[in-house]
Amino acid sequence: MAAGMLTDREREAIVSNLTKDVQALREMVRSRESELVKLHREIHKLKSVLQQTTNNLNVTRNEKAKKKLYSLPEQCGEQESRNQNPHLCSSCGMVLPTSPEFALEALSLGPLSPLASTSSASPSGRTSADEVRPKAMPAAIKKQGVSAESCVQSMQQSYSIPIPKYEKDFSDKQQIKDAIMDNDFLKNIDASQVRELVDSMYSKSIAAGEFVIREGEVGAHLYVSAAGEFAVMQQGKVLDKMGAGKAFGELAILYNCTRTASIRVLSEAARVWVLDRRVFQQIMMCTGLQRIENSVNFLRSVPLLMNLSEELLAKIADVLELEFYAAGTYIIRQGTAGDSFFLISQGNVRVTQKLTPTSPEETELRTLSRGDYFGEQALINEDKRTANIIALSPGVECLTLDRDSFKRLIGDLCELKEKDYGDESRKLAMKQAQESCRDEPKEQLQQEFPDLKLTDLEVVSTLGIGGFGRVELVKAHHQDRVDIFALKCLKKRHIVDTKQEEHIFSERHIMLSSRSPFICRLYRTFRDEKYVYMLLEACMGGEIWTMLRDRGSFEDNAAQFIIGCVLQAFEYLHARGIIYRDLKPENLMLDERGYVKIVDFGFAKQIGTSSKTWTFCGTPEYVAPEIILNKGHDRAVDYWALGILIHELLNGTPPFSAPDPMQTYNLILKGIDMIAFPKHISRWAVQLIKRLCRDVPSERLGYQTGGIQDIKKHKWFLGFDWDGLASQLLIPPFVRPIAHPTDVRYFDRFPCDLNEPPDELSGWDADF
Ligand SMILES: Nc1ncnc2c1ncn2[C@@H]1O[C@H](COP(=O)(O)OP(=O)(O)OP(=O)(O)O)[C@@H](O)[C@H]1O
Ligand SMILES: Nc1nc2c(ncn2[C@@H]2O[C@@H]3COP(=O)(O)O[C@H]3[C@H]2O)c(=O)[nH]1
Ligand SMILES: Nc1nc2c(ncn2[C@@H]2O[C@@H]3COP(=O)(O)O[C@H]3[C@H]2O)c(=O)[nH]1
Repeated sequence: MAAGMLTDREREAIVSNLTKDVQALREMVRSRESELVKLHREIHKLKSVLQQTTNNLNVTRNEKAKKKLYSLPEQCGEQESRNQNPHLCSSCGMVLPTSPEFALEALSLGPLSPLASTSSASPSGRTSADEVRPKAMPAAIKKQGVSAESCVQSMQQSYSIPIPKYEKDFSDKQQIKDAIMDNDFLKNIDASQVRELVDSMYSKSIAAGEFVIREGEVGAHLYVSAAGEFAVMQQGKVLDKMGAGKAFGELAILYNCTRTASIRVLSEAARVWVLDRRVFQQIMMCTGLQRIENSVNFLRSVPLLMNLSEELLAKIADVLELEFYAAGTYIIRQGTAGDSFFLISQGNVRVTQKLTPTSPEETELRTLSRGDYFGEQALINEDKRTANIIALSPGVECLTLDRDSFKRLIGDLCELKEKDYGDESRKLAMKQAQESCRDEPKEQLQQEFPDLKLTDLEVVSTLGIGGFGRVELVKAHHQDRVDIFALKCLKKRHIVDTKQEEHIFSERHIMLSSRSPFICRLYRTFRDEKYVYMLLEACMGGEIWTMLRDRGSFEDNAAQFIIGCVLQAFEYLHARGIIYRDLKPENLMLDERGYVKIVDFGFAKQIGTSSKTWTFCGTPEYVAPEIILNKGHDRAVDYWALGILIHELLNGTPPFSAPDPMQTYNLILKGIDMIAFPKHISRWAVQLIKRLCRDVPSERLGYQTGGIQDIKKHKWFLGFDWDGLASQLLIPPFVRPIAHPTDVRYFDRFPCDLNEPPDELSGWDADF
């Protein structure tokens, strides 16, 4: 090849790199676009508010002019003052700006915010101002009509209103909290005030077609959509649609304007969370101080903090964040990084720990409850989390401190620094128990064709080339007959150089002892000075990899058949405590009927059903995150790889793929949720891939109590004939007819290997 010219492989790598870059840029543009949409929406909302304020002022001016024309001498009465400036407080005379910026600022200051919005409660005692029809009274005038109470009255009344609380489960609380935090105009509200808002919202069902809010009316409630679909409308035009988990109706409440848009229910069974405007105001006003007092009271009841000064407790109370966790949530996962310290304010958590990296199960350590704390170890020792913390039913509420606040305010407490949970002695006991366990005796392996000699084999052609040598199609002349086999020839020198002796023995052991129609048979092995040999069943239909290369991708039904065969093989292996660890299209062969068999057990390992292994192995695109992170792994890595394989079969490429393995690993660690699936991959396939490629092994489909059946029952396999597959009566999607037993039409052509490997005589293969 001429110097400077690119090889096909280099060109492919460049194209693949450029495609990746384009994809990343598209992703960036998409995210910028969605940011822009968000900002436009914010501007639009603020414009709606400003528009109303302007209308308001115009009406005020007109009324003033009218008054001058029609007789009344000018009086500086309370009502008029308010009309001139709706934000002039009648008793203190303080002028309150109406700009949204002020309202936001006021919001963050807490007690000031209600002053910015003169109350809308009607003197007639009508509670739901949202029900007023806009046509009866034009918006601007109506607004003045309900501004009848002074801000001081409003404050006094608010203080006297009891703040109602409504029972909710943790997921409801989380929904409301998330909705508030997701709303650009509410998200700056203090965490403890959010908590009060959450507690004070009540549920209300609304029929399809009804208006929750009508444009132009006075707002009396703040809402969060709990279920159903809603349309945002302005002047009869639909601006947007929203589902559950959105806060709305905040503008009229925050900025003292009438409703800037209508909200209409589109679906059946819609439900909203409702908060009375006056309760909202009161929470904003009163809870600022009250919450600090409550928090300080709670902190004082925490044994760890009871001796701290009031001043320090107040400082801690000021920075605490409130978090809710549903039952079963891992609030902390052992081995991960962490930046928070937790105080339990409600509920209980379970503490569990893996005592040694090899211990298969989590050991139960203790239960913590209200007033207990956790999460200090990783902060004090600047290390990873040392245990798991799991929320117990019905859920847990915690007050959290970030790393900086923790260090600054309580990190020096002796109790924390000297805390000894007895981890070391627990670990030692576990280690001793493990050491006393003996390895199970290895089962005796039966080799077939005992009389066959290496010299009886005649090479017909090369079927494939692997990392350690070649796989040849051979004729075996013995006992007056000729049999056809595939002979895998592995260079001993290469095995020793790459320290793969153990893997080769493991491959031999597992294949010799496996009997499954979905696993390529190994009949017997040979050895000489240069090679070790494996006499294999010949799979004459060729590799799935070659088919995929030639077709680009498979249809769902073909992919389901291939994955079905792999699952049968995995079911067989996993039941015997064997993990496969090298799933990829290159290792899937078709027999002449079109059935799929797994070949290449170089990375397979017998680990038992509840053990783990730590050796890093696999093909970069297919390795699971726990292998990359060296956390110890088990059969769950095969379910991960299954998800990757489904993607590769349906799309032609695996989801995580980069020219350099390190880049591939980085992509894998970012997770499957970062992957944009091509449109042609069906919804159920995407869902199955995502359920298999969960970062946390225990969350993967196949690894849960339902086992592999859970995968077989997934909707992607709907209608698949599992019994037909198991009995091999199912007609495969591929027809692979061969003319004669040595017909190699489904294999690529390989040149002869002229390089004789050197002898390797160290004797590691004596038992091969
Ligand atoms: N039983 C078989 N029948 C037909 N062809 C086979 C058989 N086993 C392997 N091959 C072919 O030989 C190729 C290499 O085989 P295999 O993957 O087992 O070798 P390896 O040296 O372990 O490779 P790797 O480097 O992928 O680990 C396969 O991809 C396939 O094309
Ligand atoms: N003005 C406006 N309101 C919107 C939009 N999208 C959602 N809304 C909500 O519709 C609500 C109507 O009542 P509010 O004016 O109180 O608060 C408004 C917002 O919460 C939008 O694009 N413009
Ligand atoms: N290591 C350990 N942590 C425990 C135990 N009981 C409770 N924990 C808490 O579990 C937390 C897990 O996260 P951290 O390691 O940060 O801090 C740990 C402790 O706060 C225990 O027995 N051992």
